[in-house]
Amino acid sequence: METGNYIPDRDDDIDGYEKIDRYNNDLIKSLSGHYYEVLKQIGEHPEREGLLKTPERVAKAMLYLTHGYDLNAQQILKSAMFKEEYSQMVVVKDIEVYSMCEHHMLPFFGKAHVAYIPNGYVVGLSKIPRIVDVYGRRLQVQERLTNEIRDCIQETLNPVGVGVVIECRHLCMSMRGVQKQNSVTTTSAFTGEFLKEKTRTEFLNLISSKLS
Ligand SMILES: Nc1nc2c(ncn2[C@@H]2O[C@H](COP(=O)(O)OP(=O)(O)OP(=O)(O)O)[C@@H](O)[C@H]2O)c(=O)[nH]1
Ligand SMILES: [Zn+2]
Repeated sequence: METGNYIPDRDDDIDGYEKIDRYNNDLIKSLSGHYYEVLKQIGEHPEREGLLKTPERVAKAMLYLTHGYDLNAQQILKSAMFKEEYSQMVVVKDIEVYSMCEHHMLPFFGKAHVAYIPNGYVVGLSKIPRIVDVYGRRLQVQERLTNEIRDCIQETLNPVGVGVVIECRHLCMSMRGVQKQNSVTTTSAFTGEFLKEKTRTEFLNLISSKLS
């Protein structure tokens, strides 16, 4: 369902964009109704003053947190590809990741490090964090998020290779369930030159990351 091209910067931005399917008033109203029921069923009183606008706020927030479904990552990359004879590794590191696990719909968050070796074309640097968001702002597992970013860059830009490393903390593992507050999950995905140890080591050295 990758249709739209509007990228809201904040969930407030939803106001005034009724023309975009995802943020239409009917959908916000319908979702709000469901969240009203959720509030009741968890033992709250949705009519108390502090909660009066909560169902609508949550509905808008949830639409924002999943707006990646409306975006087309390949289109975003294609919109800023430039012919350039640069053939060394390009690394964009420490890109903030915010996503939600598809099992509990709880956040996972951390950093992504993305690299590629151009093959005649480079891509506008900002587009790399943008595609991290396109796939991150959906219900995800960290492994699929990692692979989707890799595949999108490989298929669109056709570089000599792509490397993606993501490190995240999962709230479903810290505030509930196994309750491990300090565990960090690292995933990686590579293509082409990055499958060779020398290139992968160069990439891993360049990011030498520390999520504190
Ligand atoms: N592989 C993977 N697993 C994830 C991710 N996010 C959450 N999970 C896991 O998904 C699993 C779901 O397991 P279930 O046993 O069905 O769910 P649960 O009973 O709530 O599991 P606990 O979290 O262990 O209480 C858990 O082990 C989560 O830690 C992710 O991005 N990747
Ligand atoms: Zn989870």
